[in-house]
Amino acid sequence: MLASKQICTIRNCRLLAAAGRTNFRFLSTSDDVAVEGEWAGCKRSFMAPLRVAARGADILYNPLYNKGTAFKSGERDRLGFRGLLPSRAMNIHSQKARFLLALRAETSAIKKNIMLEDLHDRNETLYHRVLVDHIEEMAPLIYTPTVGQACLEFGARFRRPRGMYFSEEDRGHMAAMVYNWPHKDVHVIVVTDGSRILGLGDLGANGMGIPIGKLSLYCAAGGIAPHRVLPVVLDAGTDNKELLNDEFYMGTQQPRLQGDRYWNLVDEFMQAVRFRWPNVLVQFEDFSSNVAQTLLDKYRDDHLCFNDDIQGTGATALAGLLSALRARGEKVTSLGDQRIVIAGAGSAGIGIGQVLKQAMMEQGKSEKEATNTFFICDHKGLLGKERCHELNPEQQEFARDEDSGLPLLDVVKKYKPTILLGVTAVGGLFTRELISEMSVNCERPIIFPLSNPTAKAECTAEQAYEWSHGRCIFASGSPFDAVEMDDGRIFSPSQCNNMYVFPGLGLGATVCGATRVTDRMLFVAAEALATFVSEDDLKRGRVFPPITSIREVSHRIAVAVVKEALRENLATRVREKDALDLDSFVAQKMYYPEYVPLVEKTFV
Ligand SMILES: NC(=O)C1=CN([C@@H]2O[C@H](COP(=O)(O)OP(=O)(O)OC[C@H]3O[C@@H](n4cnc5c(N)ncnc54)[C@H](O)[C@@H]3O)[C@@H](O)[C@H]2O)C=CC1
Ligand SMILES: CC(=O)C(=O)O
Ligand SMILES: [Mg+2]
Repeated sequence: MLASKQICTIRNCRLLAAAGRTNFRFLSTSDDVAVEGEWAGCKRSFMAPLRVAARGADILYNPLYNKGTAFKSGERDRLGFRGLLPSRAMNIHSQKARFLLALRAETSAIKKNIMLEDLHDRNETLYHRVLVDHIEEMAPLIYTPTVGQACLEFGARFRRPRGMYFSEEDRGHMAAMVYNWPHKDVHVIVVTDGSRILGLGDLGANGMGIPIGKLSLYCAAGGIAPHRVLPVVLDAGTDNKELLNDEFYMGTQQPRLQGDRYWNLVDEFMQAVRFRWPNVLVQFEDFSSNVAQTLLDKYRDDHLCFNDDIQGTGATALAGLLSALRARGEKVTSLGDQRIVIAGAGSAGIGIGQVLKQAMMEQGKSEKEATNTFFICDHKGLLGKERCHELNPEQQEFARDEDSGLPLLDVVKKYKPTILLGVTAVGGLFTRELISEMSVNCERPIIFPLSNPTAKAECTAEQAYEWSHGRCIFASGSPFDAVEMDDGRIFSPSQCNNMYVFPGLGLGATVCGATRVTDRMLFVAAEALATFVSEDDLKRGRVFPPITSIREVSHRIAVAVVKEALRENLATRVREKDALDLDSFVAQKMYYPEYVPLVEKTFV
């Protein structure tokens, strides 16, 4: 680790900046202002240009190339748009300051989201720079909770298209359609069918906001370059009556496809993207639980893909629980000795159960012992053997011998859990009585209401701390502000959201050319995330690292994933010399939003 504000070389700066570190200064400063502790403010003597197949005004209207007022004089001449911009050239710092001033003057979160999306559409470099430098402030605006509202209003405020839509009308054309996407080297696709957007239900094609938000985090938090990501909606119709009757709804206005018609749509899409981009990582997102597991099982063995709600959420919850055990002064290997109640038996609840169970078995528990730790409830109460006829195979694995259908509160009273997780999308489900009961039975109950967006959280941070008399260890799916107790104690709640895992997982899997995403990759990702939590974080009641360190977290997760891919012989793009220093290998591949000189392609 470098000492504070150490002066270092271009190479080291690039590595450190890519990993999100800021405690260094660039070696040479020339004519630009060198901002201490900040790489991108430093002008380098050499900067590789970007060759662009565009010229003149076309560059200004291409958000990947556009630098707005930051184009320098020579570049304006070289690329043929002198006179199309005001005279004075600014730099990315002044542009960012101007944008932040306007953004912070706005009070409505959804309007801020619109301002950010407008910037995204105009100038991707500046947009991602704003996210990287101010991730704590921006994540809630481009991701949960505001992205929920953005999806609800997606149709009403549609301005410019972003991403691709595939519907039944496109059957037979998809392999050709993918060539309409203007970027040839796509590394990550986030795809949804809009059937379960956060805890908001079926939003059909309006769910596009989710892949867009997730992919913004891939770029800003995971260091994937913006031209390498593709948001997708599989428009299979919608069963949302309001949308079916909404004259302005832009998706296919028919009930959701079922059976073969649905699976044929999915299959043609998967074949099409694999045809053009054989190595692309496909992240399945917000598919309703009746299809999510089948979808994953269908493709996971022969394509690089994962389901974020099942696997990403499971790994994130595992990391949070390992840290929570540390906060309690218990060994992380005591996971299998806990009694865990999961409220919600959909893809998130069962996904968490599966990942935790695997972790317990890694720690030495038998499958039976690990399974016995869980009490999973759905809206009809405890999953039990008597209900097996109505449970899917993954839920059946967690069905208990007794007390089938026992209500959640009675489960807590009877089995005295030490951990309570909420993934029901039922806001307020964790009542005062439930949380008090948790606190009677356990000195430091772990309470994670994970449903999104904020209104769907099973309880608020304030409620959890108040009702447990400040004894609970808390983390939530959407962010909550710090809570000050009557006795003056201040708790800063953590966010337990799969955003801590998917950017690093995707980065690791794509840079090493992994052929599959395995369960062990998820496990090592969770371990890497958990080890990032410092003693200081734990003292403040935090079980996840601060969101400001997300790039470093992603870097560390990616390194762990690459190591695991190598161990499992699944990495196809790591040379022997790269394997000697995986930290640098990954860091060098991480995109960092800064302006680079543009050169017209035909001249090179
Ligand atoms: N924090 C995070 O990173 C993540 C959070 N989530 C959130 O988890 C929630 C659930 O997602 P899915 O599992 O896909 O949804 P889902 O709709 O498939 O599952 C919801 C489950 O909750 C159960 N449920 C409903 N009412 C209940 C009640 N009163 N008591 C007990 N159980 C009840 C349902 O029976 C069902 O099993 C969503 O709000 C989503 O935003 C999902 C993925 C990641
Ligand atoms: C965070 C997330 O993936 C969800 O709420 O669905
Ligand atoms: Mg999701």
